[in-house]
Amino acid sequence: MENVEGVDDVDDVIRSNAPGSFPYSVLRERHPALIQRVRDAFPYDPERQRALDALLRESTDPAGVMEPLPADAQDREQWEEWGSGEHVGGSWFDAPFLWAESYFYRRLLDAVGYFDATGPWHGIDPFRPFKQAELRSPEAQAELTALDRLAQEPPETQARALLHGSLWGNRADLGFQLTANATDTPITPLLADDSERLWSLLSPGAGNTVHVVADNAGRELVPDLLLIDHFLRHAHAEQVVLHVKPHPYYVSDATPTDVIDALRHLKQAPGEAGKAGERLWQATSTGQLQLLAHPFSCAPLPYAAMPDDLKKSFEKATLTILKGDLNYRRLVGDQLRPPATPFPICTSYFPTSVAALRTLKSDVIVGLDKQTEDTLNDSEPESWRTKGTHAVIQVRGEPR
Ligand SMILES: O=P(O)(O)OC[C@H]1O[C@](O)(CO)[C@@H](O)[C@@H]1O
Repeated sequence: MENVEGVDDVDDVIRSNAPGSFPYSVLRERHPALIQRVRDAFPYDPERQRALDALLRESTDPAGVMEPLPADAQDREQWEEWGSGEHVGGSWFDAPFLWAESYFYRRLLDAVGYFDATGPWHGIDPFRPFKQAELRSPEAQAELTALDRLAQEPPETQARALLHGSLWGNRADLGFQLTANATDTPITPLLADDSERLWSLLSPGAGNTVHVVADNAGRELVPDLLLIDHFLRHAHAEQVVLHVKPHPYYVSDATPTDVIDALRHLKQAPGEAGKAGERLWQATSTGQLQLLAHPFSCAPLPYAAMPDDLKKSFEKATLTILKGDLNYRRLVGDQLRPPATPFPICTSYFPTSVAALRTLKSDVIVGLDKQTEDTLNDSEPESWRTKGTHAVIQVRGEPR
């Protein structure tokens, strides 16, 4: 794995091999719970059931080894480039956590026949029922209704509320909810807040292009789209490129289908939500809002290893906004660094100004001041990094 220049000379990459650690619990507890939920949601045939049993055994046994993708898998070569030669055949728990977790999702799609072009389950998103339920939940409806009140407020208040809506929408992550009731936990003051810098990079009327690297569908994607609508409406951006996953991933990650579902859902809503939906639909059809589903979005690697074509695409952006925990891990590197390591140093390789909107749901964190870190270590020593009650808005970049 490529290191971020000047920051990490030691191998501090996070792995899952320490019982009791967060990544260990993801492999041992969250993944089996997820397999069970997927099984309960679809009447998979015996072959699929057997494949799920085999994946469950293989990936939860600390002595189990990662089996390869099928010889005819269309992306086998791609995974070889991403490091399968190094990790497949080895322990799930000793591999880098990011690699093992990403490979788990790829293998899960295989087990349910998602890529089997001649099978009945081809292209059926195993997570779709959960994403759909999220989109139609009473909480999601209430968030849409709140837009009618928000529309009465001055644009600055709207901007702040929509930015925070997009940030905290990240708690609506179905993988996270497998072991924590994310929606019941209180929201706390931000641990780092560069939001003024973020707005300073998006001066109205400056012809900005904003890339938004989406995270979850449903209750996170809707507020992301509302923030994008605000950018376009108030000329903070002339164009927005929304990066989504080319196939289902990390349970609830947004795919193009999920974006269309969310747009349709918004468009059909009454009041301000419906108006935003119409504008976004129109923006998509004129190309002002573009979707990009690059294969690297599902890579088990940090963004420091992004391919040239993706880098070129980002280079056109005034600002890239990355949503959520997984994107954060990939942006700053899935490594245990001192939390006071400056965010701009960890992201210096990124080709544009960059912002992370992230609730903390895994061990990685940078860019905190020492006092904040000490306070958290004293007050919530076990959980502040992973329980999703803390969040950051971190930005690197100077206005042009
Ligand atoms: O949806 P998000 O915010 O990217 O969160 C995904 C996070 O959930 C986990 O998969 C654990 O369930 C983390 O390992 C991962 O970083």
